[in-house]
Amino acid sequence: MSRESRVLSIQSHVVHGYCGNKSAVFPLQLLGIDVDFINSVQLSNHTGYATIKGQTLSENDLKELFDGLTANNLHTIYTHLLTGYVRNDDFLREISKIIKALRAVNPDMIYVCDPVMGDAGKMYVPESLLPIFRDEIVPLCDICTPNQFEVELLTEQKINNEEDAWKGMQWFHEKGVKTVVLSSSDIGGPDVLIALLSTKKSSEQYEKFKIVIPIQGPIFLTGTGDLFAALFLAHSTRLPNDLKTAFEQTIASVQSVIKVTIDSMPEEIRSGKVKPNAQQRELKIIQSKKHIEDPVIELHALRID
Ligand SMILES: Nc1ncnc2c1ncn2[C@@H]1O[C@H](COP(=O)(O)OP(=O)(O)O)[C@@H](O)[C@H]1O
Ligand SMILES: Cc1ncc(COP(=O)(O)O)c(C=O)c1O
Repeated sequence: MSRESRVLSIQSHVVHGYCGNKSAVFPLQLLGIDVDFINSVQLSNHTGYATIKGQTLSENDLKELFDGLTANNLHTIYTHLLTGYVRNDDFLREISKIIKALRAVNPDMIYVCDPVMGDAGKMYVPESLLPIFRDEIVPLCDICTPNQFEVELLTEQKINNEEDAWKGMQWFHEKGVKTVVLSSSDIGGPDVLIALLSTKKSSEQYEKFKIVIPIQGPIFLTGTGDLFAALFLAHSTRLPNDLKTAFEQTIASVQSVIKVTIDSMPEEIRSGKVKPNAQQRELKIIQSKKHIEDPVIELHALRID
């Protein structure tokens, strides 16, 4: 890493709870990476709660903020752009203008995109975002960290097995994405999640890795994907030529945060007797501070030839 990393993160903000910038900024800072962040929305809480109140930043608001940065020549300081949850079409199109403006002053700027659109078969952003991600955003990514559902949405292909998953990831490479990380998939059976990484080394050469992740608790958590994307940005920046280790460290930290979160829940939830409410499912990011730096869980990546 030649120059000091500094990330511009454009994601959601929630007053209560952890997802979007609340899941990303503190972990990046903990790992020594400075983050300037823009909140695409400011919501009371994430969309898994019964009630959500708050505001959505318009594309004009986003442009005004970025114009402020450029007026002070601050747009030249960013080594990375990280984007996540957005809620409107023109805001997403404004992000593509920002990517180009950042690259105009720093051609080596790395764009990490978590194409946040939904999970478990359900979209939680407007469907109109999908073609913009597919045609205008993904082709600009250096690193993309979709979950299984987001790969299926973008490629319009279901993933039923590992072969389908690698095929879906190849779609990203054909769009020009160097590194794709499938943060999780259900292709390994009921007790595990499978995470896959594919990175293009040259026109014909790829490196592919797979991590089998035991599912922790009978619990669906929110904010894990944003945490995953931020941690992968940090570890892949520190280890640009060893993405196997960066992948392992990312998963280990996420799993450690999940372990701390589940361990903090009452026994009746941990045992599956009682379903946790949205607040009980919030990630314990602050309480996991030391495990983000020094994970308690270790999982090894298998190289796939
Ligand atoms: N219950 C769980 N047990 C183990 N790992 C989990 C669990 N929930 C999420 N994760 C991990 O969190 C990471 C991100 O989750 P994922 O669902 O893929 O992202 P998103 O939140 O974007 O849908 C994945 O690597 C996945 O392994
Ligand atoms: C406001 C907000 N931001 C971000 C996310 C993405 O969360 P995850 O990291 O689980 O994909 C969600 C998901 O519900 C959300 O409601």
